[in-house]
Amino acid sequence: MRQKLSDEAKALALATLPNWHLSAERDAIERRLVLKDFSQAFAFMTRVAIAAEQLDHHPEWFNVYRTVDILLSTHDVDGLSDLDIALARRIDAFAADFGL
Ligand SMILES: C[C@H](O)[C@H](O)[C@H]1CNC2=NC(N)=NC(=O)C2=N1
Repeated sequence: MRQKLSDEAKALALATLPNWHLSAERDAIERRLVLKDFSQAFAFMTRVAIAAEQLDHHPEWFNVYRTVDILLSTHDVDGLSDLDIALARRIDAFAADFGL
């Protein structure tokens, strides 16, 4: 069972994830990515999906054309855990590969 991040751990992690912000509604972090077109957006999502399977940790996301909105939270603890931070870092690395 994962542990919820403390407020201090959350602040420290977020300081190193400038593209992510806390959700206004939930104990979760969010990032919006705008890719070049739908094909790039779907290719990006495929890479995230493979990483999510490897981590056994999955995003909540919404895609319209070339925009991908991602929300990360750990359902098992109803809040943020280190797995969300790990997945956010993987997502940022993929985003960099796509020029974001
Ligand atoms: C059994 C399996 O490990 C769990 O259901 C995993 C799958 N992916 C998950 N993803 C997310 N975001 N939160 C979880 O608590 C979670 N739990």
